[in-house]
Amino acid sequence: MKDGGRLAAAIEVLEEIETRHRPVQAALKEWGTSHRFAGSGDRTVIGNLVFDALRNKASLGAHMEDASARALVLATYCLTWEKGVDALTAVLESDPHAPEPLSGAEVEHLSNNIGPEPTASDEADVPGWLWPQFEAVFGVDAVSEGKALAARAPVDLRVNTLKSNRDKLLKRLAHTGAAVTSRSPVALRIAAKPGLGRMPHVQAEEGYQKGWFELQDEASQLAALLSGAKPGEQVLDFCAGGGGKTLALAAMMENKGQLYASDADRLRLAPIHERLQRNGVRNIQVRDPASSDLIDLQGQMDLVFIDAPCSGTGVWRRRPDSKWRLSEKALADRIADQRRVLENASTYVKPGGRLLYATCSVLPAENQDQAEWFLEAHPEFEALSAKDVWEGALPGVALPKYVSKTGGLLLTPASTDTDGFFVALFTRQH
Ligand SMILES: C[S@@+](CC[C@H](N)C(=O)[O-])C[C@H]1O[C@@H](n2cnc3c(N)ncnc32)[C@H](O)[C@@H]1O
Repeated sequence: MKDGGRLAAAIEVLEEIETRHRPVQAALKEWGTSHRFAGSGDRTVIGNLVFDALRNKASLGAHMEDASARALVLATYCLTWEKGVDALTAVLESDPHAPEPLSGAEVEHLSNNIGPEPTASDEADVPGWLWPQFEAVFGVDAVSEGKALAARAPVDLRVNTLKSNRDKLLKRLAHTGAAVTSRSPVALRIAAKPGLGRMPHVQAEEGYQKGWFELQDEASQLAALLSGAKPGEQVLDFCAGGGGKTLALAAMMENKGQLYASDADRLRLAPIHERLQRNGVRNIQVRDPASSDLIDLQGQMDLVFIDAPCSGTGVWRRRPDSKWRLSEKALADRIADQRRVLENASTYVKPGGRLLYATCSVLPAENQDQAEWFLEAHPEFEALSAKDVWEGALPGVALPKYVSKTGGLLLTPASTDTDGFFVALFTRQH
């Protein structure tokens, strides 16, 4: 396929996503299945166009004064990918499979800034109804934080120290361009590629199959490291899901002590078994909610880790469609879930033990507001100093910029070059 056909395909897929509310990956896969002539290079470019158009939907829509799939895809190619109007015109006019040539108005909009001044939320590519929360948490940096959440994300790997080490993996993955990062001592990063660039398929690597590394954003790795999980401890991963944090906690515990993984949703928990095996984790009990409970663990845990259900605003780089789908009702539901989880999970912490609350959100309503609510409702818990926790877990690494009153830490793409992630730690007094 030439770029003209790829642009037409991206417009078709984006229309499908917008009008039929299809998840991006499903819509792309479906298009690939029904267009078998398209090669993997074509599918990569079409996927990149669709994802970038969604990431920058508000700013491109405002620039074009048109938020149609066609306007967004053409603006992505011409402006975000910096191909320019002449190249786009040539592509549209030379390929019979390309979309219609540019109209005069489109040429005008793509060549100049002729629309009205965009609102700050449009410029930042943040839904307008969430803008007050962005301003509350980021202040004058709200636009740059929003823009960073609209950029492409790197692929981060966590070295599984139960089976390998960073130096060894760095050599084995040299052909992927993987490099060390500045915060997590067990992270490797493959930088995001611009425009048509294609990321390596690291799950096809021998090292992945052998459990030497996992895919995990650096922020998520840091959340596990900040928990201070140690060999010999009793640790409960209360919202274990597919086990991303569980595996990181297990590596920190060096297979010593006891790790329990549970989740309210047994289907989400199901993939954990294969991952635990591949990673060589032996000190684990997976508690399937259908066949067991956690009663015997009440008041017994040195550490309870809550990777709470949340809006996912911190991972918009990876799931840009979720940015525009999030509703006020869904956010309110997640906030209620988080309180239920905090109430329940905290009962398993022993006196002197730790409770870690984390979300992949940047919204204060899900982060510091929840930490404050919890502390108010549970005077038996007290917040640990974020500075002390950070310096204890990551000596010599600069303290992040956003540290809340209640000891919470917020990581963001603009400030720490990671996904957005919030972590707060509490300790039980009695
Ligand atoms: C952010 S995801 C967890 C991701 C996982 N820890 C990982 O690293 O791969 C949040 C999880 O919380 C679970 N959850 C939601 N409500 C819950 C509840 N009331 N009790 C326990 N788990 C719950 C969801 O099923 C979901 O798997």
